[in-house]
Amino acid sequence: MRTVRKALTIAGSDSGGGAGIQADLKTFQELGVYGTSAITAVTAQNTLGVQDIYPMSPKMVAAQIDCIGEDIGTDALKTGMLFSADIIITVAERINHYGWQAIVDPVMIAKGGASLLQTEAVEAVKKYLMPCALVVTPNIPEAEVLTGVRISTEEDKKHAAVLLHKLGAKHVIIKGGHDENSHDSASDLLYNGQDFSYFTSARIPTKNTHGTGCTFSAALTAGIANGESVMDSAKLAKDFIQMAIQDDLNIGKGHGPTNHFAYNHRRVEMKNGR
Ligand SMILES: Nc1ncnc2c1ncn2[C@@H]1O[C@H](COP(=O)(O)OP(=O)(O)OP(=O)(O)O)[C@@H](O)[C@H]1O
Ligand SMILES: Cc1ncc(CO)c(N)n1
Repeated sequence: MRTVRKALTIAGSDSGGGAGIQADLKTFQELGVYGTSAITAVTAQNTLGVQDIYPMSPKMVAAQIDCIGEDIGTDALKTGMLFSADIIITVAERINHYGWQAIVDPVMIAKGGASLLQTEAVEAVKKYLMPCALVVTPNIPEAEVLTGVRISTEEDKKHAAVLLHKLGAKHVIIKGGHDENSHDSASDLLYNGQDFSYFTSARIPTKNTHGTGCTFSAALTAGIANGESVMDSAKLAKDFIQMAIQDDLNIGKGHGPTNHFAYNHRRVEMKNGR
């Protein structure tokens, strides 16, 4: 009999399969982790954008989480699209009940501009969710909303990371996909409450970046589930997303998804000396 590490995603469903629950479960699978899920909202979505959103009741979200907590258990968990303050409060309460720590991806706006978090729910993210975070992984606009800091320099980014740490997150990763100053590289900043580290890669010119943030935080969660440190998991996540963006798929007419197979395909190729 085999034992396997487990990871739970508490997030929205993306019918197009590139972001949300679908991206998370694909990433967990590729990294050898057994994936479970609690769906917070169903989105009718494709590469052209979010067409409609149907949120679950907080009771239904709690029931799904309890199904995992009371039976299967989990070695790590991530949160993605949570949509409303009521859902956030419920999720934080269940996470605390089970004594878990979360990878919090504070999803706010989809690539096409649709809001995946109600404006009045931002305060709930800060108050209830940040203290549950082993790692919080905002992109630059999300870090700005959560801290009130306008990020245009590296110093601003570091200042925002310190403020996010003060809100209760043990580690902060500010992702650099939206960095307007950086044309050649994509650089993510990690702050652990003491030191800053950077994870940097070449910036890939492509429109197919739908779900990069979800995929990154899911790979990070898989690393943590496998018992790796936050530092090693961040490195894994950066490698995973780099390969997934680089080896892109030709899916849909708009912002296509990343390639969740790419990391393992590359590993097989390297093993075969190619
Ligand atoms: N064009 C790119 N080339 C290389 N890496 C990229 C590129 N765009 C984003 N990344 C990397 O992808 C990861 C996710 O970053 P990003 O800032 O895009 O997240 P996000 O905005 O939350 O994504 P989402 O579109 O899912 O909301 C980070 O590791 C970032 O460095
Ligand atoms: C369901 C869902 N979660 C997150 C994102 C952000 O990429 C998205 N577009 N859709």
